[in-house]
Amino acid sequence: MTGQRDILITEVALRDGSHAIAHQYTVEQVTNVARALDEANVPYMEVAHGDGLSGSSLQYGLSRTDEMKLIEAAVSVCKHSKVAVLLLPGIGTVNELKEAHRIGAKMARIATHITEADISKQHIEMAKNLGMETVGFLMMSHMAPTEKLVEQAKLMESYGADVVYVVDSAGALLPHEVRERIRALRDHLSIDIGFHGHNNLSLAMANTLAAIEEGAKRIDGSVRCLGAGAGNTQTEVLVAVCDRLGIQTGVDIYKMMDLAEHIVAPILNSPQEITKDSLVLGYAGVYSSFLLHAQRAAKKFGIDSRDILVELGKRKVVGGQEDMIIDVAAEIAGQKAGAAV
Ligand SMILES: CC[C@H](O)CC(=O)C(=O)O
Ligand SMILES: [Mn+2]
Repeated sequence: MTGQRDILITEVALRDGSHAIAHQYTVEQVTNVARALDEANVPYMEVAHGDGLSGSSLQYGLSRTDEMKLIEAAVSVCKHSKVAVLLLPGIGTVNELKEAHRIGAKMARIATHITEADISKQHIEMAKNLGMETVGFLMMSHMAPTEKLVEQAKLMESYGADVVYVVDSAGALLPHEVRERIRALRDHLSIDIGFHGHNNLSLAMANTLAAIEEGAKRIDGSVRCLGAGAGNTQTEVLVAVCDRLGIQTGVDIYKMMDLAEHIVAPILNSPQEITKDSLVLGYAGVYSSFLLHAQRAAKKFGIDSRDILVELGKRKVVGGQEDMIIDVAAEIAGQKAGAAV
């Protein structure tokens, strides 16, 4: 299947989905998913540790398999699709970017907190020098007003990014907020705009459609919702909905459905759904990738994971501050013990 595409989908299950399975991807799983995505004619797929290149650590979670081996595996079976990598400056460095490029990654997505685009300069410039398609990825976009988003996106554009994404990391944005943000970026930038949603408030599809209506051309999805928290906009559903709306994705719907059903569903420990904890992520505006960390801390300290997440939301904790999850859990447990005396 070829031809015109109105939007370009990036499938993120092999990176964002890594959070949901505690970074336990095997080469065999990645090979099977990547091959099926390629056969379904998905233009881009992202492969890396959930926290991006070099994310494997005690702080973020150790990978079962070296991510470079996973990237190589995906590249080896892609005839048409391009493999993308995510890099958070400070977690990954230009060295990992160069290595990912050397083994065949074609797109670099450089991710920063919504107010910290300035730390992406070196990495965006390096990716462009390597000849990679380059995306600026502004995470936790709900935490800043639209004017700030525009300012930060313009910085990424000035560094050479080909695309800038509004990233709803917490799944906290409402459709009118997505609409306002995408429209402002369209009005102020000359490059393509993208949207990456999470389904914690069951709004990923509505938000994605709002983004597309406002002119976003790059859209992320995760097959079977295999992403952090309640997952992302479900790719196979997005393909079907776009088809009904007359929006060309170029992706084969049946092949995506078969991939979801027969290859991705068996990878999941339990089906991706909106649980009380993932709902609180969206409600309190907390990083979707904090879900499993907060659940583990709740178990360790014998407290309700929702209390941890709500407190993290109040403190406006951001990606990279995973150690705060333990601090907050210990504090809550201490307060409870004190109150019980
Ligand atoms: C920690 C990186 C994060 O998972 C990137 C992303 O997908 C998001 O912010 O939603
Ligand atoms: Mn995400």
